Amino acid sequence: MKILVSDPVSEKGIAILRQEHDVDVKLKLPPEELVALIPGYDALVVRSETKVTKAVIEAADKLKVIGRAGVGVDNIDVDAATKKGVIVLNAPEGNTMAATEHTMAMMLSLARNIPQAHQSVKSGEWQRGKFVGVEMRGKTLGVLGLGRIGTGVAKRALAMEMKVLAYDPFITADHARALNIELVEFDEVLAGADFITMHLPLTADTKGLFGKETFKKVKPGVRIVNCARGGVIDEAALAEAIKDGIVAGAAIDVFEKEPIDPANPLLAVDKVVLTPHLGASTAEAQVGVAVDVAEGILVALRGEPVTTAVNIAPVPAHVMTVIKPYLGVAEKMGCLAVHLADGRIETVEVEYNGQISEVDTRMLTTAVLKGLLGPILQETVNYVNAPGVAKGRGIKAKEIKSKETANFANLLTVRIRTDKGSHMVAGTLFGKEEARIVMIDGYRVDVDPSGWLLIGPHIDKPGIIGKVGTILGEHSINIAGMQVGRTETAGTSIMVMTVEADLPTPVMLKIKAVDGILGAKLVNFNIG
Ligand SMILES: NC(=O)C1=CN([C@@H]2O[C@H](COP(=O)(O)OP(=O)(O)OC[C@H]3O[C@@H](n4cnc5c(N)ncnc54)[C@H](O)[C@@H]3O)[C@@H](O)[C@H]2O)C=CC1
Ligand SMILES: O=C(O)C(=O)COP(=O)(O)O
Repeated sequence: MKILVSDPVSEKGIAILRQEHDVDVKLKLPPEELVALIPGYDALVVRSETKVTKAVIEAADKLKVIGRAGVGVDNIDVDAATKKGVIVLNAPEGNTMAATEHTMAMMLSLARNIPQAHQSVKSGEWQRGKFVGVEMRGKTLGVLGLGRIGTGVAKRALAMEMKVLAYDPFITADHARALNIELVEFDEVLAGADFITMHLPLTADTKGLFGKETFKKVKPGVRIVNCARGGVIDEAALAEAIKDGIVAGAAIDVFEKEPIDPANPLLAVDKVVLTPHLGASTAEAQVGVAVDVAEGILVALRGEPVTTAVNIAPVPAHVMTVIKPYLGVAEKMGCLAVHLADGRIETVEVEYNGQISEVDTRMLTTAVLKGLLGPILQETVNYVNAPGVAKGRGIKAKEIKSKETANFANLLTVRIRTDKGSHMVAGTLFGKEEARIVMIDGYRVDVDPSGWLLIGPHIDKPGIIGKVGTILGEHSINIAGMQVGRTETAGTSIMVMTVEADLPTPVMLKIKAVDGILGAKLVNFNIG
């Protein structure tokens, strides 16, 4: 497969990609050139410079995965990627320390006017009185966003004998308490902090979080550090607040427009320390993110579940160990169920029995939906977009869970309701990985879901199976396996035949016309 790398990424990561695929490195591509090139690629690797817009994603007919060698994915239209079934994954941990240390460097530079003093000495001056700074010890640091980097910064601030307040509505008070940090409301950070540092993603909620009105609530003389994303602070409002003396200074690594706009108002104020988005720029971080993203891309291109995908519900490693063996059978059950359906599917219910019911099974339910929607839609349906595609088609998916199980250690049952009736399929694993369908529409069976399966419910009387066999023989179609399933109540049975080729429509029509056959379905399990 072909991979395009469009931002500077460490050779160590590229070498990993080259072990399995062809890699082209093309940097600084104009937007229209990226749109023109992308149809030829299966994967795209970026940092923050390439803008992966809707236009790029819509043109990307073969694209399966976008890998971000870093954290922030605000330069990628993740919604467009999700709709198209393109996995977006990042490398969330490789540059945490780099960004944490850069934040500390920026904070100290700001407190002690280091860049300005450096420039002054370089220009031949010796002005000791002009650059008197402030101490960090004893000051209050407000951390906005107590994630990986925010936590790293908070720990270092505590070591410098600062008091730390943090605002992050998505973490628990326990997490903060364990760190000796007080979790407070946004306005309390504003009112109490001598230094404020941002460590939030740029989202619809955080865009412009720090605007004109916010500066009215800060402690006068506050110093502001932003090594997260430019859009979180309104740059004009910040420049104004510095000029008005409300803010004593700011250290900024990230900007609304990058490379920085020459008209950026921050360039016109003195009390600022600016770096060109250097937070992740250490030798160690660049190797770390490149290796992590390359490994993620290889997993994605193999069609295996990715743990660092940002547009699939994250699955912790211990849960993945339990559910991964069942992903294949779940998908095949979805595929079988949709072939049984006659009408418009309204609901899909997946029941989990046994120990598997004790873990988060959403990814398995997604696998069922993927198997169910794949055969009926033109568009790519995968782990990324299957829940959204189902919802968009008005299909309600639901899970039922019970630890109780009769005959199998773990049993999955898919029930679908259409506007014309209901169908069910139950499946499990024999041993560690042998997929088995053990029930179809109430008939007990023991079927390996692979290849082509001919399913024929019929009246339980002699001669019917023989007639179907004869039709297949007449068309030189080999039967690789066959069994008859029965229900508790006699009267009807189901024949399930594994055939070695696709059955043309005339053959299917002949089979359906056999006296006593109650409908015949052909399921193709050769799903990608
Ligand atoms: N300057 C640079 O080169 C780098 C910048 N970054 C940026 O730093 C930021 C933080 O990165 P990480 O700590 O790795 O991410 P993270 O995901 O570990 O932490 C982000 C935190 O922000 C919190 N958050 C989200 N929305 C919020 C809201 N509306 N209000 C308050 N808190 C909110 C989350 O709960 C989470 O705890 C990201 O924007 C990332 O892009 C990351 C690496 C390098
Ligand atoms: O990882 C992040 O979010 C960063 O901001 C780093 O950006 P970069 O990879 O250096 O362009």
